[in-house]
Amino acid sequence: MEVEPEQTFIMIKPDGVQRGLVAEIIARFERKGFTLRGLKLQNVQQSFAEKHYEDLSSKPFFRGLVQYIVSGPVVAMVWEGKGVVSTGRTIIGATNPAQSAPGTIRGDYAIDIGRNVIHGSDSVESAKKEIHLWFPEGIVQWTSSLHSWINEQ
Ligand SMILES: Nc1ncnc2c1ncn2[C@@H]1O[C@H](COP(=O)(O)OP(=O)(O)OP(=O)(O)O)[C@@H](O)[C@H]1O
Repeated sequence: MEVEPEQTFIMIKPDGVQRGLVAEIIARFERKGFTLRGLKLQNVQQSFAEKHYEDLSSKPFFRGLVQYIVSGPVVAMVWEGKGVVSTGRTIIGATNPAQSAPGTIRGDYAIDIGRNVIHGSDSVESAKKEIHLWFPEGIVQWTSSLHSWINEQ
């Protein structure tokens, strides 16, 4: 039986877009060898931001987080590849940029937890939920011709 390829939902938050980090962030995922399956720039409605972050609704920073996410356009993406959820989180770095290692996106480009540039799904299950929420129209079906140069099988 063929195993479904793993996918993750990555969002460049409004500060990442405003600061011109879109190309840099995409490049890091591309060069690692992951495959881009969905990409769009969009403004987010308050109710949609609340839905995306519903698990955090009881947190004291929830209001501020929602305001931050609706404050400008975000880039929503789906990336695919072996272990992409966990490796994606490693590429992104720890939630608080003060603790993110240099070489990670947050370690290199952020200082404040409330302006940490990027979101990545924290499990395969939440990735499925987030991809369904952000890409109800579906994602792009294609196979990269580099696949066998990056993956042993
Ligand atoms: N103490 C805090 N103060 C302000 N904002 C916070 C705080 N903790 C978390 N956040 C914001 O909420 C987001 C979601 O928090 P969560 O704990 O799910 O971290 P995460 O999974 O690393 O982040 P993300 O879901 O954005 O990838 C964080 O990325 C950050 O933008």
